Amino acid sequence: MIELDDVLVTAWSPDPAGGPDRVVPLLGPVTLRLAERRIAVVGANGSGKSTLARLLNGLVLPSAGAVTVDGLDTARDGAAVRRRVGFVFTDPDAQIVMPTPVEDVALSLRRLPLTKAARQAAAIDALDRFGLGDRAHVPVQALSGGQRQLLALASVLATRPDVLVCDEPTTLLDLRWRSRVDALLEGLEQQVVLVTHDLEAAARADRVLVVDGGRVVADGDPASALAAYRALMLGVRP
Ligand SMILES: Nc1ncnc2c1ncn2[C@@H]1O[C@H](COP(=O)(O)OP(=O)(O)OP(=O)(O)O)[C@@H](O)[C@H]1O
Repeated sequence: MIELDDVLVTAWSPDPAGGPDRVVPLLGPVTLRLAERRIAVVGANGSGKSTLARLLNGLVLPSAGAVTVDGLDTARDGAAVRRRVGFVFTDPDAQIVMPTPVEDVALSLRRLPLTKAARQAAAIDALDRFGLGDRAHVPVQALSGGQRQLLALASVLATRPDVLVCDEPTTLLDLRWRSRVDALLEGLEQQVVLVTHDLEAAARADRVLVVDGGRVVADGDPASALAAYRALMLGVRP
């Protein structure tokens, strides 16, 4: 289970008045136990959703407090945490590093004790599962945006993480690909933490966190949390 205990995140920021850099708060204090299988995180632009998501696998470290995954501290045991918690970015190009899909997935599998041939076969299997089997050897640039997002997911899931954190994974996709990626995420066995502006997707979660001004301001079942979010954004009474 992922736990956040009294977490604060701060950053250094230039002083617009030209003075020395200042410490600015980005998030917190936040205390959470994330046990549900499907958790959605919603909030305004710049509210702190990505900062919260990145805390979960140690991409961002707490300035105070602690984040643990099954008891492993993200600050002390970062590599072990990242083996348990996979992260999918909005822009798949931020995480695809190899020239072809099969090489990209095979790279993710490099830590598994497999021969080169077995790794290649496992990579092809992973691509097949995501409907990309026939694209395995084409240049990554020749894939559509939706196919690249599926490749990014395939590469992360090939490492068999226990938890998948996705930061707006469908924002760049058209309706067809968005539905496809949504369906795929919904069908996963893993726990999924989904940062999204898609309130229909959030409504299908078991639990919704609403982030505003660096705080979790609502947290509960989708109906009540999304009503609170709409009230916050649109001034509509929940
Ligand atoms: N390293 C940093 N240094 C300074 N400010 C930062 C840093 N990282 C994030 N911020 C600021 O913290 C705030 C929260 O950023 P974050 O990316 O978490 O928001 P978000 O809710 O994910 O936004 P969006 O929906 O637009 O992606 C923003 O104002 C952002 O500019």
